[in-house]
Amino acid sequence: MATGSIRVQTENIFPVIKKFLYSDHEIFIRELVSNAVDATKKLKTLAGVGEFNGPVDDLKIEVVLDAKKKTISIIDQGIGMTEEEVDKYLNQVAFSSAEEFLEKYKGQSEANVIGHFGLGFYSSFMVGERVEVITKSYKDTPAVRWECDGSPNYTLEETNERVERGTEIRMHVAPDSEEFLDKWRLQGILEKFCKFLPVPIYLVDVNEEKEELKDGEAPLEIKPINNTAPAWIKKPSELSKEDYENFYKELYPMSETPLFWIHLNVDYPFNLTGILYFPKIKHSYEVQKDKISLYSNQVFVTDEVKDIVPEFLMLLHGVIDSPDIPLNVSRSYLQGDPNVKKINNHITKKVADKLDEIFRNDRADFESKWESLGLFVKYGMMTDDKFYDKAKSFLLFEEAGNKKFFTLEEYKTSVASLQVNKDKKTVVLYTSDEVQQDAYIQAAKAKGYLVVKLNDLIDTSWVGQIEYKLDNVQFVRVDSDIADNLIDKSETDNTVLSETEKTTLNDLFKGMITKEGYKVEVKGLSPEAAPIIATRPEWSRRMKDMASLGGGNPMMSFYANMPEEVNFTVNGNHPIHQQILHEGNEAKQQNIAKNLVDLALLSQGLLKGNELTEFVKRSVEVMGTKN
Ligand SMILES: Nc1ncnc2c1ncn2[C@@H]1O[C@H](COP(=O)(O)OP(=O)(O)OP(=O)(O)O)[C@@H](O)[C@H]1O
Repeated sequence: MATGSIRVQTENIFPVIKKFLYSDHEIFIRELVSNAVDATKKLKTLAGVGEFNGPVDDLKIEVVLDAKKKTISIIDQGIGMTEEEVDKYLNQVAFSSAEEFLEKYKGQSEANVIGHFGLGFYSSFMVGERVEVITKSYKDTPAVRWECDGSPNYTLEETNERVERGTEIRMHVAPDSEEFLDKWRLQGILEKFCKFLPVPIYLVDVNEEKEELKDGEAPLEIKPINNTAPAWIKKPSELSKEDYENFYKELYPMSETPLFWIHLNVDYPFNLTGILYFPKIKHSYEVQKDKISLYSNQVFVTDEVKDIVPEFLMLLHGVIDSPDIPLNVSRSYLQGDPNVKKINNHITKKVADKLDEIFRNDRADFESKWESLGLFVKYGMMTDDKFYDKAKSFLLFEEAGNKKFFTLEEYKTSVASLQVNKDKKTVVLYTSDEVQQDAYIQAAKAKGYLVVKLNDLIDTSWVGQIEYKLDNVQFVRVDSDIADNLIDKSETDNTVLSETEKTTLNDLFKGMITKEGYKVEVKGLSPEAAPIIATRPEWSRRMKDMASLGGGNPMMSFYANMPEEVNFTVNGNHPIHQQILHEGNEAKQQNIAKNLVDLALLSQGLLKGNELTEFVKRSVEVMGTKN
């Protein structure tokens, strides 16, 4: 038997490993099972080139739990190691890389490191107070047993404990790691990290009681915990629509069928595969981020893909697999990594191209998905200039009250004669709430205007940003002014009222519209238009909307505290004003006028509480008063 001492330069490595990675001990499974997979793959490669002649088709990995003996073993049927190899790889190579790793991260905060590295074989000491390696090489040499109890001393000897080729890593679990002796906990970790590894992995609980089989009953088939051939590693041509949808279900069992997907497959200048799914979303507040998982050669690495995937695509779901993303480095390094930047750009381009392709090849399908897609597209346009450039051509506007869609160019063409203002800008009229703003939509439609829906939470900020980026387009909400003024402030005022009548009406309404921010103006509109129209000027309303989205910006809280601005346009041409002017009963005159003001507020959704109660009471009175 050989005994020896692992070369220790600075300090005893094992307590450091334990302490350093305190919160993330579970990754020992990832490290050890990955090693077992590598050893299995190596054997297959050797078989491929004729250096190994045995069968390699049914190789498996077992994770064996013995809670009574307090051991967890990872057993593979891979290439195994000879005595010299154990000495070389475990005593020297593995140790020095673990040591190098610790040197590198000494003094850094744990958060920077955890989950982004590979500590390799020595991560077994995160849970094991004693670790045994029993291994037999494919080279037909005797099996050997290496053992180390966490001190720098180890033993290495021949053994007859193993007759078959392969390696067992047996951890004698330390008292503070006994949580891993729980079968469900262990299964959970295996499913998290190893769910898509390419070699079948079985979890075996040696203490589990076998159910007695009744006569003729077949034993339950034991299934591996992993899917060895996940969809993303296959060629798109081999996969059907069902295959993609089933894989999505495998990833997110509770989710609805996705809208569509993008299969990524890049081998130059970096390696990247994956499938990104567009989920069905109705409202932006339903969106869940952090649904993309990052893998490296089918090993799960993290759900935090913030630096790898562009911000707006964090709304997508799916899997990205790249051995080229440096996993062994800290977060801040990742942000500056040129490969990461390239991957980020590539994903953006792929997504934009795919959207463009569906838009061009199947516009009806694209339109039917716009409700969910619109959110990605708009978010992308706001946050990513490259995406913005491409998205301009497939951005859609849906007409209010009509399932008809327009691209920006199409909108411009169809409103060319009517909705261009004096600065030659196309005025995009929009509604944020079709029901609430119905009267205004109807008024705009009556003038031949095309009103589109911009009713998502994101639209409030999107409108402002896009208007700034796009030349020659101005967005105006349909209730921001009377229909006559929506496109241009035309100052024509053909009212049937005499100057005195105008002044009388003006004074009457000013007397009752006294709130700060409220303004009154008597004008001549069409006799069919409402007697008084309340509008909320675009700019101040937008500021208030933005402020209500929060953000803590002092300028925004300034706007939030500003009084609500409402303009009341009294339509001098409406016949009811003649009735008001000639009403001899002053109380009745006041009541009718007040009701008209309240009706205007009501159509803006601004009549609430006590004022609304008063309005209802007064209306009954007005109706009941005998002439
Ligand atoms: N199950 C195994 N079967 C055969 N050889 C193994 C096994 N586990 C580890 N080894 C050998 O020990 C070496 C060191 O392992 P270790 O996990 O520390 O590093 P690595 O796998 O090379 O790199 P990393 O884990 O950081 O990706 C491996 O390169 C391999 O040669």
